[in-house]
Amino acid sequence: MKFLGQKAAQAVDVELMGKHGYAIEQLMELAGLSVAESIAREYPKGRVLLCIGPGNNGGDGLVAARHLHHFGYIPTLFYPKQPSKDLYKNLLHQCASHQIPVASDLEAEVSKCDLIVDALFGFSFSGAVRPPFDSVLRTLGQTAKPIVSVDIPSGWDVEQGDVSGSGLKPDMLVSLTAPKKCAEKFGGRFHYLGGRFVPPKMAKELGIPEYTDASQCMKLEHPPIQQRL
Ligand SMILES: NC(=O)C1=CN([C@@H]2O[C@H](COP(=O)(O)OP(=O)(O)OC[C@H]3O[C@@H](n4cnc5c(N)ncnc54)[C@H](O)[C@@H]3O)[C@@H](O)[C@H]2O)[C@H](O)CC1
Ligand SMILES: [K+]
Repeated sequence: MKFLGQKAAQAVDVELMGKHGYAIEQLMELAGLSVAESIAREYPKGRVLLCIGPGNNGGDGLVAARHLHHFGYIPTLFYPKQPSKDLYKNLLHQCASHQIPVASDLEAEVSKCDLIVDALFGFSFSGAVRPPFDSVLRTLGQTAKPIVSVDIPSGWDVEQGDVSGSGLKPDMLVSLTAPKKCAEKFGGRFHYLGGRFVPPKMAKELGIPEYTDASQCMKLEHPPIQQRL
């Protein structure tokens, strides 16, 4: 399987929505569903705090929150910068319809939850983390609660990993479509692949393994990092 660089990951997205005719809402729905399903495979039902960022990675998190609710978890959102685009407003509205609350005190929520979902930044992240997300990442970097990162551990360089020393050490990574290069540095317990929407020719080119069941996600072979370096 290829581990994608930042440009390659963005090109895959463009190809799915151009040549292959997908709408972003479809991709996001399947991406978020695969995140929720990956979580349901590994963690018992409980309180899940979803930290939502300003782009499509955040959109995946909003979708995952709704599916987690349907799977019997108790989701809460932390969403410090809410964009005005209809795509995100609609997803947030759907969460509200499912009585999923939006919290304002991050530290209080971190102490109450059983699991944290990091849906802050994905493959378009670059540069130093800007406020208010710098303090959000500091809090997430210090907690002992397990963290599930959506596509990229937030604050990590998409290709190099945690070069800025964000300190985020996710317990689970759900790579969407295909892992990005930073996933080589992932040292947590569970690595899943989600986003089951890639047409066969493209899947073959990307070296994506075949799904063997009707699930939206697959667990990837993940030897401990000491054995890989
Ligand atoms: N094909 C797929 O696999 C799909 C993946 N999806 C998800 O989409 C993200 C990528 O989404 P995108 O909107 O391009 O960007 P991000 O969410 O990564 O972030 C953009 C957002 O973040 C801000 N930002 C960037 N750098 C910084 C910084 N240093 N400090 C603060 N803020 C920053 C930027 O301004 C934007 O607002 C991918 O990873 C998947 O999770 C799709 O959902 C479906 C298809
Ligand atoms: K993320």
